[in-house]
This record gives sequence, structure tokens and C-alpha cells, in this order.
Amino acid sequence: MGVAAKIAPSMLSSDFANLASEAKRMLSLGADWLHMDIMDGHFVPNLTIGAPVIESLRKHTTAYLDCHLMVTNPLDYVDPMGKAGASGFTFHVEVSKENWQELVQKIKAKGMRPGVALKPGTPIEEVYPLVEGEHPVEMVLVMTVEPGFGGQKFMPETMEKVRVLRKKYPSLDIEGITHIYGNGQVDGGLGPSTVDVAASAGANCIVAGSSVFGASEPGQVISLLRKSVQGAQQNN
Ligand SMILES: O=C(CO)[C@@H](O)[C@H](O)COP(=O)(O)O
Repeated sequence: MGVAAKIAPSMLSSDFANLASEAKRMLSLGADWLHMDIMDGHFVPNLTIGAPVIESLRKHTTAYLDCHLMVTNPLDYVDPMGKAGASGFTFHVEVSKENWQELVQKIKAKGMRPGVALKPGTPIEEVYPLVEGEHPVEMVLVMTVEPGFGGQKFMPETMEKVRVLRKKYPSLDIEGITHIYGNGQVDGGLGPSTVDVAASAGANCIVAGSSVFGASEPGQVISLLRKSVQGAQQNN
């Protein structure tokens, strides 16, 4: 049995004017996590939400808020995001080469779960020290599109990274160890037609925005994504 499947609708594709009700709708349809895309208009060419919005949403839900920080200076966001009630804090390896150890320790001290993300062009080797460090990250987010926007085309070539990651860290599939090394998460362009590829490569956390929010029956998409992860784990 593999690491538990986590289906995380990307709230970037929701109606931001009705964020609390959109969040509740997703949870009632079976979502495990809510994926929150924090963008600073600098690390990526788009500007979305920050700690004040997380704080507002937190008043309406106890759900796991899986925050993906697409920002140039993640360290500046640790305190505000912790105070706001973020659950997971995933920063980008490309901007954290010098200070990831400090970052991880501060994220944990604020009661959040640290994760590291990498862009499609970043070699997977760059996250190894963070997974194996004295203070390890608990999730690796493999971007399957260039960060910045929802609704982009899935890049299948990124799947090799997921495969390598699963092979290198077989303990990822052992329950309990999960909470030390955590999950392999994939983000971007994932919908019913691409999830099987990601799931069979070893991803167990599935972030999907446009395919969930754009569906006439989003609950069916969430359950299909989950079945894909569970099916792939049974076949491995
Ligand atoms: O991080 C990002 C984009 O930068 C993602 O969270 C996307 O927003 C996922 O949305 P879809 O690709 O599924 O529409």
C-alpha cells in the first residue's frame, strides 16, 4: 500500500470573490487539501493572494491549507503565513539554495509542514539535500507546468523526476515514514486524462485546478483522481 492519496483542488481556479464557499464546496465534494497558490509578481509573472487572504479563509475552515509559495523571498513569508493559519509551506528550491535549512526550521517552528517545489527545468538532484537533511522537508512538489498560471498544458517529461524520487526514497511508501519524508506532489495541467501518468510515476498528492473547477461534476473528477492514485499504487 502506498502513501495516502491527497487530492488538492487548486483554489487559483476558484471564484476568489467567494473563496470561503468555494473551499467548503470542494471539501464537501471529497477534497483532502485546499491548494493555495501564493504568487508575488516577481518569482512568477502573476500576482495572486498572500497571508491576509489565508487568514480570512482560515476563519471559515479547519481544512489543511497546502500553500505553494511562488515568491522570491520565502523567508519573509514564514511568520505571516504561520500567523495566518497556513498548514503546509512549500517554497521553491531555485530561490532557497543559501538558506533552506533556516527556512525549514522556521517553518516547523511556526507549526507548518515544510515542502520544497521545483520548476520543470530544475534538476531533481537539487532537492536531495533537502529531503535528506537534518531537518528534512516533508513534501516535494514537482511542477508539471511553468509556475504562474492555471490551465496550462501538462509536461509529461517532468514525470521522470517523480519516478526517480520514488525510486530513490522507497520509504516514502511506508506509512509513518510518510510524515518524515512525506509525499511526492505534482502540480499543473493535471486532469482525468493526465493523472494516470502522474500516479503511475509515483505521485500521491494531486493538485488540479481547471480540471476540477471547470467540470460540470467536480466531485466526480476528485473521486476519479483519487481512484487513479490508489489504482496505480495497487499495481506497483
Ligand atoms: O501552481 C500552479 C500554477 O502555477 C497550479 O496550482 C495551477 O494553478 C494548477 O492548475 P491547473 O493547471 O490544474 O489548471
